[in-house]
Amino acid sequence: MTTAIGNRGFAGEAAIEAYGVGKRYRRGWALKDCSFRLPAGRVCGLVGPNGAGKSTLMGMAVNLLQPTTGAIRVFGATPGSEEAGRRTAFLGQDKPLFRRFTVAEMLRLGRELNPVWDQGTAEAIVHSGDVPFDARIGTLSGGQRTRVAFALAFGRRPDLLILDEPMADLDPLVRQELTSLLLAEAAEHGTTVLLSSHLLADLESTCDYLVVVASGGVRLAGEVDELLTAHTLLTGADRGDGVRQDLARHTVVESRVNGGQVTVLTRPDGPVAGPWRAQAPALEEVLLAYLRNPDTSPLITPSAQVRKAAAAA
Ligand SMILES: Nc1ncnc2c1ncn2[C@@H]1O[C@H](COP(=O)(O)OP(=O)(O)OP(=O)(O)O)[C@@H](O)[C@H]1O
Repeated sequence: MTTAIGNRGFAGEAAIEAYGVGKRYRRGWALKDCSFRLPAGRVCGLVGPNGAGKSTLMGMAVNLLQPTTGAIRVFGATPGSEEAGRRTAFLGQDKPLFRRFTVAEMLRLGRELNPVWDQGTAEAIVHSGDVPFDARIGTLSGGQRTRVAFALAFGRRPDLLILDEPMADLDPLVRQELTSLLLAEAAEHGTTVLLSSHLLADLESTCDYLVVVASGGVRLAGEVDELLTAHTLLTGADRGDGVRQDLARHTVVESRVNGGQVTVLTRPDGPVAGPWRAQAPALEEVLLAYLRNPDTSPLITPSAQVRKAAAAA
């Protein structure tokens, strides 16, 4: 049985599937053998250190770049197809706005260029930030420009919205406001969102899905809740023998010693023995541990795993 999400999209449908995707530039491989599935209707954070390949992955999903190996699908279609193009909107790090145009002219251009266009939604987004329609883009603040770029992206009524570090240059108040706007619009229209971000502390309240890339590959992928419950933070006295024997059967993501105490982030495989105090980790702690230890075996939850039969098709 499939469950309807919002107005469009179904729980069984994948917005993005990457099958062993690799990208090599002249300087070498940016990504290698990346496989994951993003179910439709999710708000997904794409996380990784500088140069991990986040923009590269997004570029391949919107047909700006071609994979060197593997394949990527958007709603089951190739990114260059009419269907994938029509259903996807992309907002890159350089917001695609003409500085000499007024806000109203920018929206008119959006309407003329897009066969599906929701002028009401686009105007409401601009209006809710009190951005004057007759102001030239070049005279707007960074936050106002981002708002207009959001209006243009949502005006297209995409099923998939891909945002490359959309909040990077915004102050915390504007960031919070535009995040709320993004979540409200996505929930209302059932839009799948993939957004890259270095703002780890914000992700827990923004995203219900995560894909983490580091050292060229996918390290974590899946529902935020499942990724969190898969991990336990253990604290105990440091007896100087590193990570002890009682953790041998579990996956140790990271072990840190501080003032006579050892703190271990684990992915336990069953109950943990020994004199440990166990706590649920915060999302930021889990992400930082994987970013610092990219050699840890990846964790891809079932909904984020690509189906082998589909990969072969
Ligand atoms: N056009 C290009 N030509 C050559 N190398 C490139 C090109 N674009 C990206 N790269 C390299 O590929 C790697 C991945 O870059 P990418 O921009 O995808 O990373 P990112 O995760 O988005 O980084 P950031 O967080 O800094 O935005 C980097 O080593 C980068 O130098």
